[in-house]
Amino acid sequence: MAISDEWVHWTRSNLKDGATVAETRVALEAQGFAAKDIKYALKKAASRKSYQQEVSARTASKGVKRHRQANVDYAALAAPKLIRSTPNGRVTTLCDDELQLFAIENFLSTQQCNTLVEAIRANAHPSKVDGYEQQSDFRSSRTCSLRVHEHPFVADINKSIANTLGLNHRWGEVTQGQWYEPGQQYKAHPDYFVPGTPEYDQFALADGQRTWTFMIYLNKPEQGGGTHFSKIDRTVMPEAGMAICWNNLLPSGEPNPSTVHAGLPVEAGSKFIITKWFRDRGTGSPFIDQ
Ligand SMILES: O=C(O)CCC(=O)C(=O)O
Ligand SMILES: [Fe+2]
Repeated sequence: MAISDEWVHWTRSNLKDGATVAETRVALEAQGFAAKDIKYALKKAASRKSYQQEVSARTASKGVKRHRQANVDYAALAAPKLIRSTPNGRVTTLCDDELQLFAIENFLSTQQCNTLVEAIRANAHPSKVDGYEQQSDFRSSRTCSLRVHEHPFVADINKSIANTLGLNHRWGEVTQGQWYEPGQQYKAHPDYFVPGTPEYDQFALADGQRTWTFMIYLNKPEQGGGTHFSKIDRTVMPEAGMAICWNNLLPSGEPNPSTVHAGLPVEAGSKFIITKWFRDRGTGSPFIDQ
């Protein structure tokens, strides 16, 4: 069975806490579960008999292992591998005071970029923003999840991302693809979940706060489409294959408001990106040593 009892339990708690089936499905999708496993978890979570079975199993086995982990070492998270040991010249520091923001040119090859663009073209649907039910002009791009079992070539890319940051890929969300056409944008927002909001309760409390964002531009739009960090008034212009990454948290583990950013409107041509977000909870160690 590809979805554990822990996750069925999580699904039930989430529904009990007031999340809708659709929201719960999105959260499970973000964990990389296949549609059939999500359907199974939702069905099992709604069944009274399975609930009673689960309660007695839990009472019988003390100290059931939870999928949640204690907090990570946020200071270590603020010193990722790319600062410590990525070959000189590859990484450009765009900012290291108000926020930690880096760029890496030619992170992906032209061929990798083209393959990803094709996958996004074939799979993308209108974006949803956490907490916004309706499609709005706040985030008007199209998105898709690039799951490894559907797109095996993404495994190598995920590995390069995780190795560059020195983070365990299991602590990362499923890689997302985004496609903007002229006029489309993603208005100013933080990537972290804002404490006190329903999204924080739904996503961060269940599966952890977002830590690092790793975003890769797959092409260069003819005009517009930069990523604007308003608090430091810096706009990064897309270059095919270039990655940018930033730490959404401070070394204390608190969200860093200086990370607020926007995907500026594309003025001509298309813009394609992929993004991977890491969390502060996961299985195994958050860090990899290599
Ligand atoms: O499109 C961009 O440049 C930014 C995208 C973004 O901020 C996001 O997906 O969270
Ligand atoms: Fe963002």
